[in-house]
Amino acid sequence: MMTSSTSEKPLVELTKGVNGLEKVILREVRGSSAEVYLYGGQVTSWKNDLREELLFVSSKAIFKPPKAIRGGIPICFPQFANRGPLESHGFARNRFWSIDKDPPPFPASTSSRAFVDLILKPFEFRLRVALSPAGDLMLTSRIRNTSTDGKPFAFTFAYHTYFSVSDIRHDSQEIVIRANNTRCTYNENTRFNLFEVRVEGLETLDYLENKERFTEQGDAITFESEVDKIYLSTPTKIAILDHEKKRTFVIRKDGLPDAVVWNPWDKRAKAIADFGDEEYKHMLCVEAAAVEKPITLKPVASLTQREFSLAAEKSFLLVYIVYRCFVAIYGWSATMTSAKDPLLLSYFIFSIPWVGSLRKAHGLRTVKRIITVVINKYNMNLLPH
Ligand SMILES: O=P(O)(O)OC[C@H]1O[C@@H](O)[C@H](O)[C@@H](O)[C@@H]1O
Repeated sequence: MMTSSTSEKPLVELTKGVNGLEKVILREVRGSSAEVYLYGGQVTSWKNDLREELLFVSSKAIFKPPKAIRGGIPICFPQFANRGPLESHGFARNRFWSIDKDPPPFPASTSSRAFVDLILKPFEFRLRVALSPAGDLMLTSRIRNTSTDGKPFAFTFAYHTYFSVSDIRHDSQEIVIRANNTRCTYNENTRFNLFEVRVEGLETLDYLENKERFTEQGDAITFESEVDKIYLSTPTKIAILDHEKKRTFVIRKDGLPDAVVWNPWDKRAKAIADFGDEEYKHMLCVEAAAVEKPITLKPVASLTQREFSLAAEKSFLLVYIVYRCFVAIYGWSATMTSAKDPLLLSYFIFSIPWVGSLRKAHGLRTVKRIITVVINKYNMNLLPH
C-alpha cells in the first residue's frame, strides 16, 4: 500500500488523527492531499495544491465511536437515511475498516500513485480512495454479496459529501426608507446575486422531498432555506459553482443515479448536537447516491462497482459572465434572427461598450441584475448533460 516519493513526505502515510484514531494521508507531488480515517472509511480532508481545504468538517465533530464523524465523506451503506430497519444511514460510517493489503486487481486503469484500499468485513465492501496527479479525488466502492443463504442482497447507498462553500445564503439586503420620522424597512432577497452558490445539472428533474415527488423548476439550484431533496435519474456530472471562492466542484458519478442535496439551515442546525449553529452557511451536501431504487446483488458472490470522483476547478467570475452572456446572446439571436456565427460575434462585441455605458449611467449593480436576468431567462446550462 505504501509508496515512496522522491519528495520528503511519503505519498501514502498511515498515522494517528483525532483521539488517536488511525488515518491515512494521501499526498500528490503538486501539493494536493486527502485524509481517510479507518473509522467509517471516511475521507475527512481534501486539499488542493494551494493547500486550501475543499471539504467541510464540523468544529463540533465527535471523532469517537459510535458517533459518525460530522463532515467529509461519510458512506451511507447499506441503508440511506431512515429508509429501512437499520440505524440512520446504515453502519458503514461508524465501523472500523481495515487496510486491504491484497485487493483484487482494479478493472479501471488509474494514473494515481497516492491511493489506499480499505475493506469493511464481513460484507466484503472494498473502498479505494485515490488522489490523481491533478488533485482530483476518486472513490470506488466494490461490494460483493457474500451471503451463503442463496438470497439476493439489496441496499441503498450514498457518498454523503460535505463541500466547503463560501456562503450558501442569498445576499439579503435591508433597505431602509425614512420619511416623516417613519422608518420603513424591508428585506430584499436578491435572486440576482452572481456570487451565490449554485448547483447546476439538477434543474428540471424530479425529486423526492418528505416522500412526496416534485419537479424542479428550470433554474439552477440556489439556497435560501433548509433543503433535503433526493433528485432522481440525475446526469453523471453535477457542478457546484462558488464564485466567491472562485471555485467550481465537478462531481462525476457512475452507477449512482440519484443525487441528494442537503443543508439543515439555521433551525435544524441548532438541533444537531455535533454541528455548530452557524456552520450551515459554509457547507453543502451534494451526495452521489442510489436511493429510490436499491442496488440488488444476486446471490453467490455477485459484485458491483460504484465510482465517484470530485474535481475542484478554478472559476473566474468575469470569464463566467462573458461566457454566459455569449451563450444567452447566442440563444436570443438564434431564436429571433436565425443569425449565423459572424453576426452573433458582432452582437457580442457591440454589447461590450453598451454594458460599459450602462454601468456609467446606472451602476454596476444594475448591470449585474440585467446580465443575471438575461442568463436566468435563457437558463443556458454551463454543463452538457
Ligand atoms: O444527521 P445524519 O444522520 O448524519 O443525517 C444528516 C442528513 O443526511 C442527509 O443525507 C439526509 O438527506 C438528511 O435527511 C439527514 O438529516
